[in-house]
Amino acid sequence: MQPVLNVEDVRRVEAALTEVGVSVSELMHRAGAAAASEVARMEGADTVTVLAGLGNNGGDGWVAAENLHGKGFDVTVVTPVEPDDLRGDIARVVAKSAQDSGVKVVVGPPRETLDVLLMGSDVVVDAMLGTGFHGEPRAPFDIWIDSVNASGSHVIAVDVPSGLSAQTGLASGKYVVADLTVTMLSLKPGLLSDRGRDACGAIVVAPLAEQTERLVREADPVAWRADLDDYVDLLEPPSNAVDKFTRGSVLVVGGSSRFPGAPMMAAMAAARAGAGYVTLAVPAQIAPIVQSQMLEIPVVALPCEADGTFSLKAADLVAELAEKRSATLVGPGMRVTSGTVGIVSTLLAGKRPLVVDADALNCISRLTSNRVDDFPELLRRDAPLIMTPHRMELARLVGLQDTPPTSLTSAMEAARRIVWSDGGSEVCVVAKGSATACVSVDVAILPKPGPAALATAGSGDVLGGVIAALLARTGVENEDLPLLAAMACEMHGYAGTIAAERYGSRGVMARDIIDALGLAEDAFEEEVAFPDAAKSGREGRRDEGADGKGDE
Ligand SMILES: NC(=O)C1=CN([C@@H]2O[C@H](COP(=O)(O)OP(=O)(O)OC[C@H]3O[C@@H](n4cnc5c(N)ncnc54)[C@H](O)[C@@H]3O)[C@@H](O)[C@H]2O)[C@@H](O)CC1
Ligand SMILES: Nc1ncnc2c1ncn2[C@@H]1O[C@H](COP(=O)(O)OP(=O)(O)O)[C@@H](O)[C@H]1O
Ligand SMILES: [K+]
Repeated sequence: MQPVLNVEDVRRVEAALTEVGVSVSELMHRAGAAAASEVARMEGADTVTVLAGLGNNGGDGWVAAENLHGKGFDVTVVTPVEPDDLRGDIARVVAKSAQDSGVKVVVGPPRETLDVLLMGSDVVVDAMLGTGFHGEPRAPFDIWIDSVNASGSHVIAVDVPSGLSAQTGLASGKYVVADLTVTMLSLKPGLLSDRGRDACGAIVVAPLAEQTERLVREADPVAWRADLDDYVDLLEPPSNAVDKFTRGSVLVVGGSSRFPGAPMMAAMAAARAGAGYVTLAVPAQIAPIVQSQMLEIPVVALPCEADGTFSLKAADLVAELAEKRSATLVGPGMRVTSGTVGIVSTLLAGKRPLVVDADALNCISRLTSNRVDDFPELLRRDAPLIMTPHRMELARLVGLQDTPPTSLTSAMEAARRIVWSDGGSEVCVVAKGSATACVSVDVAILPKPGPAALATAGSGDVLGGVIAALLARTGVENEDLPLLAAMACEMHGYAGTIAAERYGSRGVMARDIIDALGLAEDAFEEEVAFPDAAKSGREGRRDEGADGKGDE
């Protein structure tokens, strides 16, 4: 797993490095060299333009320029001011050194000149704005960013694409869309989430010093990005000595006359994700139509109200069914009523592994008046509890309805309030979004996100079914819940990619993700088991980002 550090913690690592004798100047030289070596690796590259900003990110760019010039590249640096006029001492020194070495320097060019220069470059190095950037890019960088994005040249961003917040992954103005980002010391959350997924392209981490790995660990990473080999221990050895019950039984509880489809999708997803026996419990009013759609999955009709939602009388029956299953998923399509609130609290009090999704999360919000973190006893149990809120559901759980999380880091903070209030390792919150974090009391794991095709109604119901199936099949220890949830997210994402190949990136419906789950799991397992073969053969498929460029 790769550590992900908040930007302020990266600065602490930088300070710690200076304490062990690696100066900021030395770091800048190594950062520039790291960016230059990525340029030099590009086949056929000859003409390079470096766009240098006014701070240390610009300094990295000047170092890269001098380094590439020394290697024989035709290098031009574009800068808003003469090297002599740079205010930062270290940046000024490296800029003057590059200029003295013979690098061409263009100061404050008009837009047309810049456009021509960038279009004629094989590689553009974006060293305008780094982690010191705030707000919206001001002139001239706003115009330079447009020019970079219009150039059609290969773009390598230094540390972070300019205009993107390395912390939040948000961009309040224009931002560079790079093919590759060489980021210093460690991954930062904004590179992996929201706009960061569009902006970064592939990401290379440049550690810059041998002490970095230790110092980054000591800086308490805010999250860990999962690699394929992290999942090895979760894969079950194939065996024919199984029956449908040993392959894990899942109960799905949900549905209402308004939303009969959601629990059906969750149940089918659980079956496609390898659970041997899936049962679906729905309000009696919709049971006949649900059963007519489900060939393989038995449907249990439970007491319901006239409006087609569960009645409170269903709670004990649900608890009895759940006792006999390896795992239960509650929530899809069930609405929030006194009956459904009763069912959810009864299941929470039970002793079996539980996945809580959709309206069951909203039931918890209702039950706790949007302060689940004030009621840790509600979540405290021995068996696993995985909650799968999207950002709005998460906001309702912790009283942020008016200001829901807008970034991966704020979603992780909200999720941590839940898991830390309980304090036990049996609770895992899967904070869903275009980037998802699987958060427990000990760790936050970031699975590789799937394609934007997953952003379709019902996709979350599918993920709920996959998580329940994996929970039922594997019986993992509580400590491994975030990794298990992350694996489910990766399989869901992989299925989304297969579905997008079949139906087009905008044509995918949740049912298509379900149908692709089985093949996605086989392919995923093969990649985990044989990562090298996967790299050469299938890289294109898994690494496809939202814009068709690799996202790591
Ligand atoms: N953290 C580290 O250990 C290292 C950091 N280095 C580099 O240093 C960078 C951070 O350097 P700095 O702190 O000097 O910051 P930056 O170089 O990212 O940005 C600071 C400059 O940008 C300007 N600026 C900020 N917001 C702006 C806006 N909205 N519009 C226009 N201009 C704006 C500031 O006025 C200042 O001149 C990193 O991104 C990285 O590239 C490397 O040199 C070496 C190692
Ligand atoms: N842009 C995106 N890129 C990748 N995955 C996404 C994106 N948008 C949503 N997802 C994923 O799709 C699923 C949507 O879940 P959810 O919001 O609960 O949908 P629904 O309630 O319609 O079922 C989550 O797993 C989420 O992580
Ligand atoms: K940059």
